[in-house]
Amino acid sequence: HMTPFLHLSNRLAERGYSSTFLLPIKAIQQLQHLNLYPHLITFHPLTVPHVEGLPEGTQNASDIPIQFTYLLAAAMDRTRDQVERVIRDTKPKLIFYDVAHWVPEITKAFGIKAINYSVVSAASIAIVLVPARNVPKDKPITEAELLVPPAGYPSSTVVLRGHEVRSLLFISQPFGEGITFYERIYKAMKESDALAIRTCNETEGKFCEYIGSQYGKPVFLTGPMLPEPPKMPLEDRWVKWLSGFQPGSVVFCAFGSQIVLEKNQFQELVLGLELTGLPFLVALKPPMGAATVEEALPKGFEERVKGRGVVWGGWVQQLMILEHPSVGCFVSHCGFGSMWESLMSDCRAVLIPHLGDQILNTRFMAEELKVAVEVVRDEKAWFSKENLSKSIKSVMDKGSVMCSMLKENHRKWREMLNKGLMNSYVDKFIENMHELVN
Ligand SMILES: O=c1ccn([C@@H]2O[C@H](COP(=O)(O)OP(=O)(O)O[C@H]3OC[C@@H](O)[C@H](O)[C@H]3O)[C@@H](O)[C@H]2O)c(=O)[nH]1
Repeated sequence: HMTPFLHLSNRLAERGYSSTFLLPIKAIQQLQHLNLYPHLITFHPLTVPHVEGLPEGTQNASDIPIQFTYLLAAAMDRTRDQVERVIRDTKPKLIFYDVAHWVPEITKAFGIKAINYSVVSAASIAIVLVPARNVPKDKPITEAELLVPPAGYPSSTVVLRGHEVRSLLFISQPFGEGITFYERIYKAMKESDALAIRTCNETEGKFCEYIGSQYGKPVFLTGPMLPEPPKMPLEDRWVKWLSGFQPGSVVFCAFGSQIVLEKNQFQELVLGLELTGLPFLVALKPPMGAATVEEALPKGFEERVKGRGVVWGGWVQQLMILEHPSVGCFVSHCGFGSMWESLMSDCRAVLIPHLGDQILNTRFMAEELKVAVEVVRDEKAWFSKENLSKSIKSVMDKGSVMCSMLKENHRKWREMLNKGLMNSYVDKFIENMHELVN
């Protein structure tokens, strides 16, 4: 989530605005290279207090399994004094925040405006985190309740079905000390002076309107806040490896910064890629219980795919890989960042979402924009190698109706969401900020 905030700072700095970024030290080290205007964007380190149960030394969500994030939220809340001190010393005109629901309490005292900036899709906020959802304080939300979208929700296709709602049950569980996830976000949005969302009217206009009317707040859109094209070249090892294949023939698979698969699902995934017969590059964290990806691979797999398939357990330069001429298909979890990167790339998209917002992003791509294929899962949320392979083949078979349809729709959207449109979002956003401050 920090990366799009930094992209926004870069866009504002491009137009002469300065900002101070409050982050744990480790995140500063990780993000430093994305700061394109160091004379205007200052990183200010925050010390992450220790919270019982949180692994020693944790600073970022990517340091820990997702089930520990509620403890990291508690640690973040305990940085409130540090944050208040910086606000008092720097007296900014505006503050952007997301889940730190207490920020408006500080800014109100100083007469500063606070903008709640959501970096996930508008649809995923609209379906669960609006007042009409009406999550009771005293009892956990049920699957049956989650299956019904809140009154007035503006889509019948961008919804969760059957077992998928389980991935949202966490909203009525504690997320920090004495506060549930729903209460946290509700308060963060309700107490803000304005809501900002990292999206476009062209794609999610109806969801943004709905959110604005639900909270009775102005909604400013920043556009997707895509990163500037990276200055560093793609690592040599991938340039060499990818150039050994025909244009558009390689399948690339990555699941973002948080997803760790169960070992058997990890094996099914790589077997599905093997089954396609196509060259493939997988960049995933080692699955649960494994220290490396190599030790978790199915028996004989490495020998069988030698020369055409690589499974890599580390970080790769996703954007640049998607741009490589040999890459033709992106198998993704459809995190909001990856969703946009896939939309702006030339690759066919095959989606295997894991978390609630990723499922909604997937529905949006597959059923509203019709630019992607979703891999079928069964009632137990298991996806088979056969289904994965079938989905990949359906988008990679140049003669198929599916492939032509997706390609054509994808081309239309990519052309519409051009650089000029993105810049106009930033200009309009700055106008909105001025109106709010004055
Ligand atoms: O190996 C990799 C993996 C990922 N990446 C980059 O890391 C970013 C991942 O961001 P995503 O939003 O797609 O996915 P994450 O899973 O990390 O995000 C998280 O926040 C956004 C939510 O929509 C997701 O549900 C949540 O998991 C992308 O910009 C991608 O290009 C790499 O550069 N290399």
